Amino acid sequence: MENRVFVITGAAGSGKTTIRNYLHEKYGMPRVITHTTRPPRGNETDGVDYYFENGDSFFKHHYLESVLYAGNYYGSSYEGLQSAWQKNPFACIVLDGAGAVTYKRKLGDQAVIIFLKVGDTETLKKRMQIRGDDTTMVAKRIKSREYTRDLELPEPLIGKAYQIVNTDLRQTKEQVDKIVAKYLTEE
Ligand SMILES: Nc1nc2c(ncn2[C@@H]2O[C@H](COP(=O)(O)OP(=O)(O)O)[C@@H](O)[C@H]2O)c(=O)[nH]1
Ligand SMILES: Nc1ncnc2c1ncn2[C@@H]1O[C@H](COP(=O)(O)OP(=O)(O)O)[C@@H](O)[C@H]1O
Repeated sequence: MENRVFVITGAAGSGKTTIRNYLHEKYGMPRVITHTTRPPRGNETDGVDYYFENGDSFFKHHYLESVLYAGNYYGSSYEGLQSAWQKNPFACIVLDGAGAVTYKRKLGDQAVIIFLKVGDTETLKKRMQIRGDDTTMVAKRIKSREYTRDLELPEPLIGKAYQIVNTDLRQTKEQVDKIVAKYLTEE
C-alpha cells in the first residue's frame, strides 16, 4: 500500500482538528504532531496537540515546511511524517493553506488534500468561542492575513484538493469516508 498523508486544511475554526481526530479514531491514522511557538491553550498538551517550542528551540528541527501564521511559527518535520508512516501507510496532519501547497508540491500524490470550508466568519468565530478560545486571541486571529487567505482554497491547489463545506458534521464525515475509501480500495 502506498504511503499517503491526509492533509486537513482550511480557516481557523473550520473543523480541521475535529476531522483529523476522526481520521485517527476511525481509521487508526497516526497524527503527525507539528511544532509551534504559539503558547498552549488551556486544554492543550505538549507532545499531543503540538510540540510547544520557544524562539530558539523551534529552529533546531529539520522541517519539511514551516510558516509564520498570525505572528507565530509552525513547522512539520520530516521525522514526524516518517515515524507516522512507520506505524501505518496512511497518516494525517493539520496544516495552513501555505503548508498544504508545499506538501502537494513536495509529495505529489502521496499528499491527499482536504480543504474544509465554512461559509461565514460569524460561524467560525462562534465555533472558536465555543471551543473556549480566548476572545482577544480570536479577534487577533480573525484580523490576520493568513486567516483571510485560508477562507478559500489556495490557487495552486485548485483541481488538486477535495473541498468539503463543513456545515453538518455528520455529512462532512460521510464525505471524508468516501475519500478515504477511494484510497483504501485502489491499493
Ligand atoms: N504550514 C503549517 N501549518 C501548521 C502547522 N501546524 C499547524 N498549522 C496551522 O497553523 C494554523 C494555526 O493553528 P492553531 O494556532 O492551532 O489554530 P487553529 O487554526 O485555531 O487550530 C492552522 O491553520 C493550522 O492548521 C505546520 O506544521 N505547518
Ligand atoms: N460541522 C460542525 N458543526 C458545529 N461545530 C463544529 C463542526 N465542526 C467542528 N465544530 C466545532 O467547532 C470548533 C472548532 O473546530 P476545530 O476542529 O477545533 O477547528 P480548527 O482545527 O479548524 O480550528 C470545535 O469546538 C468543534 O467541535
